[in-house]
Amino acid sequence: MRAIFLASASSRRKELLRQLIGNNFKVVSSNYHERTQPDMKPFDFIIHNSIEKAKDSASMISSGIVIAADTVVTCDERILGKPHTGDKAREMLRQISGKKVRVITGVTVMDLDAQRRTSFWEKTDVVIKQLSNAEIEAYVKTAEPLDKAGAFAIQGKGAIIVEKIDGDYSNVVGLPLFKLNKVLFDFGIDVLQMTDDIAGTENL
Ligand SMILES: Cc1cn([C@H]2C[C@H](O)[C@@H](COP(=O)(O)OP(=O)(O)OP(=O)(O)O)O2)c(=O)[nH]c1=O
Repeated sequence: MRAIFLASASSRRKELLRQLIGNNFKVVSSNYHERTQPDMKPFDFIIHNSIEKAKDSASMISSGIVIAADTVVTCDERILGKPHTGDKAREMLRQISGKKVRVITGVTVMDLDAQRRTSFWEKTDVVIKQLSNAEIEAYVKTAEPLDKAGAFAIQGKGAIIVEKIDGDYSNVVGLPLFKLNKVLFDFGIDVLQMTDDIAGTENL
């Protein structure tokens, strides 16, 4: 079986990839730090970051397939990354309140043996409810928004501020599984044929 590596420190991405291929991969976190470049178009930006993350992790291994991703939120033509601080999170939440925002994830899959690389992106529109100051304060206090692009986590308490979405849910959490599966298949990985040690399969 081909060795598969996830170039990510994100536990969310790990869980999402696990959903597709069980425990048949290793994490080789990239040390690449994405820089927000306001002049760059969002799609160029996330693709660029996913390529750099993939390359960085690939430099630590010699063989196999590397998967890397980068997620941002766009609102009013602006790129929103991770807020990191409470003040920034408040500012972002005020900005996205009552609006339709777009979550975009760029993904790069790299085959080190065939020396082949593919990048793609996925977008999901998310409608955020109108937020009161009290709600923003209480949500920032949970610390959940700090390391999430756009200052919310749909898979966490942030679910209560998401009115509806249009698109792939897994893309919002950080790894678009529908499109990723197609690319993996193209790279010779059939997720439905992969066996893993997830409990319960022994009775099938
Ligand atoms: C909008 C949204 C983003 N996010 C997360 C996905 C990403 O992990 C994060 C955006 O940061 P990224 O820079 O894409 O990823 P990361 O730093 O967490 O991990 P790595 O670079 O090592 O792969 O925001 C959620 O978890 N839920 C959401 O609803």
